[in-house]
Amino acid sequence: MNSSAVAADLTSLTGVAFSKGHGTGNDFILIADPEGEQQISAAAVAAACDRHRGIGADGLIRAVRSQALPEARELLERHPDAEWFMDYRNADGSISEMCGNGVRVFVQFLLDSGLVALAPGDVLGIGTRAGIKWVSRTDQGFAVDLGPWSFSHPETALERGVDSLVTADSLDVTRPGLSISTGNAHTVVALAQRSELDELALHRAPVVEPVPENGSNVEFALPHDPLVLDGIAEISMRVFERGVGETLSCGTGACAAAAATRFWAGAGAPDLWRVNVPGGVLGVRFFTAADGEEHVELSGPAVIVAQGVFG
Ligand SMILES: N[C@@H](CCC[C@H](N)C(=O)O)C(=O)O
Repeated sequence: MNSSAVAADLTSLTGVAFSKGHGTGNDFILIADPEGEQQISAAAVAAACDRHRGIGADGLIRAVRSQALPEARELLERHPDAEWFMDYRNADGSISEMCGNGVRVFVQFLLDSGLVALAPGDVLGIGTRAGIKWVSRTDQGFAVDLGPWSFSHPETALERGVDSLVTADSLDVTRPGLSISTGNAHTVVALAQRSELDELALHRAPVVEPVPENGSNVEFALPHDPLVLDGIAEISMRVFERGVGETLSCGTGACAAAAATRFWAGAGAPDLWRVNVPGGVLGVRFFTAADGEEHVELSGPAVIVAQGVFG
């Protein structure tokens, strides 16, 4: 995008108040729009997220009351508790269903703005395009029940353990990948050595074949050796996010990487996982929820660093 186009698209946000926050280095611009009055174009999102000519961020999140958003009506009928909806956009302006780091930062933003209250031990339901997400406080920040995770191609995954091929610039051979949904699309590749993770070149999107219909976030996961220590399994991960590029962290991606590695590890792999990302550490927990399904929970910090007004 050239600088005059960025300036023009930013003008559409003039006077709009924002906060800037991050979760393990995955950073977001947050805007409160309770009555759903803001029309924020994809170009305006991209201009705001531009790291040289805008505020700079991996994504933009608009906080809208679910009842003010036609696309949230069905969710609100099923979950009248979901007062607030997280309208998430990637840095290129594209829409995503979910953002695991984003939902924690979103809740911190709602709390700081006095729009919600969340006492220790309570849960807050947040509407997203991937359904309601239940958020609670932890010592380190927040835990989010992302709901059930699933294989994108269950038959192939169960039969072959993988379902796709992934090529990144720095990998000398194409590697098998496993496609997993944690509300949004992920393809996880297992690496064998620390040097492969460190030397990954993620300046360009890895190629996934067959090409996922709506694109995919791609996670490269290195299981630690030993994988399990004191009942907690540990992996390190880097990610190329759909609609963004390489980011310092991806919450839904951390859950997908843990789910894939746990599946590959076989019976007896633990439910508790520690996922190291370039921007910090995330916790992942698998548990059987009241609906009888296996859910995945993401935990980690959420920090608001600045407030301002687009000028
Ligand atoms: N960083 C997020 C995921 C954001 C959306 C993703 N790029 C997509 O297009 O699905 C996370 O923390 O989960």
